[in-house]
Amino acid sequence: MLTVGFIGWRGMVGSVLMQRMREEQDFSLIDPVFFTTSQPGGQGPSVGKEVPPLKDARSIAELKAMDVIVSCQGGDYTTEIFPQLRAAGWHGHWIDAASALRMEQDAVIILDPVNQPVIDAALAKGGKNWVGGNCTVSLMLMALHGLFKADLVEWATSMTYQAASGAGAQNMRELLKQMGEAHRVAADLLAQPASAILDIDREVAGILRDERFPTAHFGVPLAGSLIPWIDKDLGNGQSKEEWKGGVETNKILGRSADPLVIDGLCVRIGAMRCHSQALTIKLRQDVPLDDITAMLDAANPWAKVIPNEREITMRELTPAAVTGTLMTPVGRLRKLAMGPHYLSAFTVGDQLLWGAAEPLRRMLRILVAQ
Ligand SMILES: NC(=O)C1=CN([C@@H]2O[C@H](COP(=O)(O)OP(=O)(O)OC[C@H]3O[C@@H](n4cnc5c(N)ncnc54)[C@H](OP(=O)(O)O)[C@@H]3O)[C@@H](O)[C@H]2O)C=CC1
Ligand SMILES: N[C@@H](CC(=O)OP(=O)(O)O)C(=O)O
Repeated sequence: MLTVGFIGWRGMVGSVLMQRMREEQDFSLIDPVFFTTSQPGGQGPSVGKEVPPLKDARSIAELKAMDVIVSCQGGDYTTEIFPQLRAAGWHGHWIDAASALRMEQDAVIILDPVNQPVIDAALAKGGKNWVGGNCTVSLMLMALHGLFKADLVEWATSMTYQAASGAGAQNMRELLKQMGEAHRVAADLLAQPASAILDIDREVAGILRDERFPTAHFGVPLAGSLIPWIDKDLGNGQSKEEWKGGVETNKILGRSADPLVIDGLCVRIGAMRCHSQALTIKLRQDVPLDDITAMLDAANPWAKVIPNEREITMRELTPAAVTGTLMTPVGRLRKLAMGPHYLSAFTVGDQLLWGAAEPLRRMLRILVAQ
């Protein structure tokens, strides 16, 4: 059995990973060892078998004893520890949720339903570094897999509606606090059916702009508003999140030498943990909509086409419907007025599942099966 070390297992992504591994009984296939940066000697999570006390996540000697390390601890940890571990002669598999190593030449971005051949080729060459993709990119590829598989995408723009969870657990809490504040200032007026809506609106706008509004984590209001910038400013008008859309998609698909143009705008909205994206896709050929639907539906078990009709779209193609599930539905499919090569699509996916934890869990399974 492989000895597998877990770092970051009690964080947000790590907790979802633990939950999925328990659901799929993955712990019965490995010898798990849990690490911590803060509580060595403490108790690990409940995984259905005895586990040793928590080990120090900065002990290179302890980490070196692992066949596989799965880190959900974050980029700073990876940047500090990974090079030391390799320099100390560790040859195990490193599976990581953080972006730090993603674009390194010897790292594969893992999304096996989409890029199993890329993973297999790297394994055959002795690859050891496996990194989960950016959540927005992984969710887009899961939903539109059928079009990429058929090499029908000439270019695509993705306009995103990204959830608070992508910014971290504290940001999810802050979104709820902001919602609470917005409600609090309007509560008395709301309770009176005869109150004027513009009075309610004035109260809400006032608190959104008030310096006491809780914005320590987002910096600005998200509830009752949105934030049209995610991650760093690259200085060329593009955000780092937008840059990832192009480079990571091509790396995942194994076509960095012949890249597709994927670009767009990334926007944070007040959803909890589902990212949504509206896409405009330029097709290489005028393919009938029925054929496109069939391709998307058949590409993988999680991509499901929602008919482009009002009722079902409102019911099933939303963060509220998808949250906590592994489904990556895609809908709003239609040929745009620009011509028969131009397709619209809208997708929704849970950014903590296929967007973060699930590709890591499945990579571990791939290694177990070797
Ligand atoms: N958030 C997201 O949507 C995504 C995140 N990622 C990447 O995953 C990595 C981890 O992100 P995320 O899970 O959000 O990080 P968290 O901040 O939730 O957790 C990171 C670590 O913080 C420590 N910690 C301190 N206090 C607490 C507490 N009260 N509860 C839980 N943990 C605590 C834990 O380490 P310890 O036990 O050692 O003290 C934990 O492992 C990042 O690199 C991120 O880029 C990737 C994809 C999506
Ligand atoms: N940046 C993403 C979340 C994330 O963690 O992305 P990455 O794994 O590429 O750093 C978001 O804010 O929604």
